[in-house]
Amino acid sequence: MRKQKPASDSFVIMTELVLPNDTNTLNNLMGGRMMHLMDIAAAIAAQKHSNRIVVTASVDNVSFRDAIRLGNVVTLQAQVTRAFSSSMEVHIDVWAEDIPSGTKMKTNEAFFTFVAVDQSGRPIDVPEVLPETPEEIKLYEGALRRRQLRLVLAGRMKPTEAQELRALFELSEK
Ligand SMILES: CCCCCCCCCCCCCCCC(=O)SCCNC(=O)CCNC(=O)[C@H](O)C(C)(C)COP(=O)(O)OP(=O)(O)OC[C@H]1O[C@@H](n2cnc3c(N)ncnc32)[C@H](O)[C@@H]1OP(=O)(O)O
Repeated sequence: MRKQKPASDSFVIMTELVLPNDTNTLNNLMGGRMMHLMDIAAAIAAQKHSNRIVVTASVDNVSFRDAIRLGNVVTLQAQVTRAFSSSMEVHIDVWAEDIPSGTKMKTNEAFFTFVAVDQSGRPIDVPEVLPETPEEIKLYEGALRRRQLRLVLAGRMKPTEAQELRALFELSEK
């Protein structure tokens, strides 16, 4: 049987200050810089779960709902939701805080997929995730559907093989 690790063992919190070099001409944090921070926080979560070298395999939809301003404090929270064989889905939330005004808002949310690899870059199995809280269980249960959707979109799975995903659409038609 594969080893199990609590989802919370992979929890990562990362805090950054938005400096002038991170911004565009409107003094807003650049999207690419944000993606870079998200990639690092999510990769650390995947490393904590697997204790392996990990590579980014895919990033699901990332939308930029609200601009993050120069001088804001950005907080990224990442945690592995579920592991399959060598791949792990990581959920990440991003918050922007304006300390002088005392305001804080959630600006981004995304799912990253990382694959654990050996020294030669070959995929290697990782422990299973044990979800404990209601939120972790919800994310764990949705992870198989999201995996199937991203593998179909990446051309790595036939839509006819995506059983969980099909079941969801069949349910919503009833
Ligand atoms: C040297 C390091 C020191 C570390 C020091 C500490 C540093 C601490 C912080 C580090 C922070 C920076 C970390 C940044 C991490 C990068 O930025 S890495 C650079 C960007 N990424 C890459 O270059 C990856 C390039 N791609 C690859 O190497 C290969 O395609 C992969 C991802 C290993 C997959 O290989 P493959 O031969 O296709 O393998 P295959 O067996 O078919 O699939 C393996 C798994 O990948 C999954 N997969 C493949 N493609 C996809 C996809 N598009 N979507 C979802 N899943 C996929 C499959 O479903 C499968 O999952 P499981 O069923 O095993 O769970």
